Amino acid sequence: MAQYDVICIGGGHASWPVAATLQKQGLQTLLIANDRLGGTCTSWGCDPKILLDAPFEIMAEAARYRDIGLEGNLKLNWEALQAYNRKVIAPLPGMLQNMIEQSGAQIVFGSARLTSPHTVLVNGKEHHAKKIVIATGRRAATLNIPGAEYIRNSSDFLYTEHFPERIVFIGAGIISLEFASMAVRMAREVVIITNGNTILPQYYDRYSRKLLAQLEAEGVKFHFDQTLSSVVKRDEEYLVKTQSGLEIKTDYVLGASGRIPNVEGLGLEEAGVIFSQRGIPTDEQFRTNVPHIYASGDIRDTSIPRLTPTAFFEAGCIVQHILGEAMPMTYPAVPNVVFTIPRIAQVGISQKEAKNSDAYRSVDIDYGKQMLFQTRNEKEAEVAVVLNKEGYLVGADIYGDFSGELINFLTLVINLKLTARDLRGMIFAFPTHSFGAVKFALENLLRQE
Ligand SMILES: Cc1cc2nc3c(=O)[nH]c(=O)nc-3n(C[C@H](O)[C@H](O)[C@H](O)COP(=O)(O)OP(=O)(O)OC[C@H]3O[C@@H](n4cnc5c(N)ncnc54)[C@H](O)[C@@H]3O)c2cc1C
Ligand SMILES: NC(=O)c1ccc[n+]([C@@H]2O[C@H](COP(=O)([O-])OP(=O)(O)OC[C@H]3O[C@@H](n4cnc5c(N)ncnc54)[C@H](O)[C@@H]3O)[C@@H](O)[C@H]2O)c1
Repeated sequence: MAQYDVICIGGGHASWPVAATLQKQGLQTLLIANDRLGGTCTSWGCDPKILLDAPFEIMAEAARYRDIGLEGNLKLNWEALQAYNRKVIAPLPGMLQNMIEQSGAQIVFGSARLTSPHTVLVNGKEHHAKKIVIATGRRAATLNIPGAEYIRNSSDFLYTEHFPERIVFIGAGIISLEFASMAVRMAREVVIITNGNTILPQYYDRYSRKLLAQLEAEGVKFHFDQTLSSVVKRDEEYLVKTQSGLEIKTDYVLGASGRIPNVEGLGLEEAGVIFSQRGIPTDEQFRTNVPHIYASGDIRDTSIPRLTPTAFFEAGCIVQHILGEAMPMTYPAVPNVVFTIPRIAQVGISQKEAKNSDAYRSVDIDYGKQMLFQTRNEKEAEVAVVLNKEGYLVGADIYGDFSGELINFLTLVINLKLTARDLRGMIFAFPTHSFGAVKFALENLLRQE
């Protein structure tokens, strides 16, 4: 039986950095992946999503200059965009494979199963390891209703050859809303059906409401508090039915009703690893209840956002722990962005928490209207900041196109505990969002000395 110091199960960003880094440090590592290297992010998530989103964002931006300089309408050729998507994304797993192999780590493609606390079976061969990292990620939840086989998931959508004329999204969460922001600029009819009574409840309610109003104004139809009962195929179209009697004809049904952990068939019972349908719980060192078995990334049962940067962070912590180095006991502030058009971003203490506690002060900064020349005419752009009693920034929310970049800057201000004096001592490029929207305002709000 082959012997390893560490076996990492899963080819995503919560896993491969552990195998590659530890191998470079002189340990013998094996990476087992049953799909493309880079996992969900590289082939089925962030990367193709943001590639496809870019021209839609440009279209939305261009529309803001209609009647004030720009003439004519931009038209998107989805087939050409898809060809570009495949061309750019397809080589990425191979590039990653070369990089991992250069570290000296072994890679085996196949589905891994633990047969004991120290052994992993793949392709009929057993391998022994002193330590094991489980990073098998999540997959789209499926609905148990008649016609569920007609419901496509996010991976299908990201590579769909021809954009449907009519599309129904099941769920009003991050995935549905990001894709609906594209769909409303392509399809004739975009409908969102959800069992909830709102969109994005985990974000600042003011911004969720603004986004809802924006999408409705663009033509997206929302149906709240609906329980799906069936999807029926009739010739070339589908009939989506709910328990309350709603019936919608469509060309494409996309299910995005949450993501569930890949815990089945992994042999967790044989290895004695505790898990549930929420995932695998760990301690602060990312160890499961079996101390030499770690869990990393989306597979974890945690309240920390399940994102690519948190997957990388956790992989880095596991490396440090295995090498016996000091590792952070807590997460830094975790920024996250919903890539709708416009974006919504959040980091640190939420507005809900801030508004319900005397420990915080929150301030809305309506910078879009004041800085039209800097925000490319985006009147709706806003920032809301949360300050603690000492005057340090501890949270922020952003609504607007540039949220992704601005939230990173605000995360830096939070993590480094910057004061007004720190910001005044720095020169920022101008005219920019970070200067006009944030530096300027924060200099008056942050702790002064
Ligand atoms: C549509 C979409 C868009 C997203 N957009 C963003 C975004 O903009 N920003 C962001 O930060 N995050 C985004 N995410 C989330 C991000 O992709 C995940 O948080 C990240 O990929 C988690 O990494 P991971 O390694 O834990 O899991 P994964 O990337 O899912 O990797 C796990 C891998 O393990 C494999 N596996 C499962 N079981 C086994 C087994 N038994 N043996 C071997 N291999 C196995 C799986 O096939 C998979 O390849 C998005 C996700 C989706 C679905
Ligand atoms: N920008 C990003 O960072 C990003 C982007 C996409 C995906 N992701 C990852 O994917 C996850 C989001 O996935 P998601 O959008 O599928 O889940 P979600 O939890 O964000 O939303 C699920 C939605 O489906 C609804 N729903 C649940 N069951 C339903 C049912 N039976 N019928 C109708 N509606 C139902 C919920 O009310 C909710 O509106 C994130 O947590 C993250 O891990 C991140």
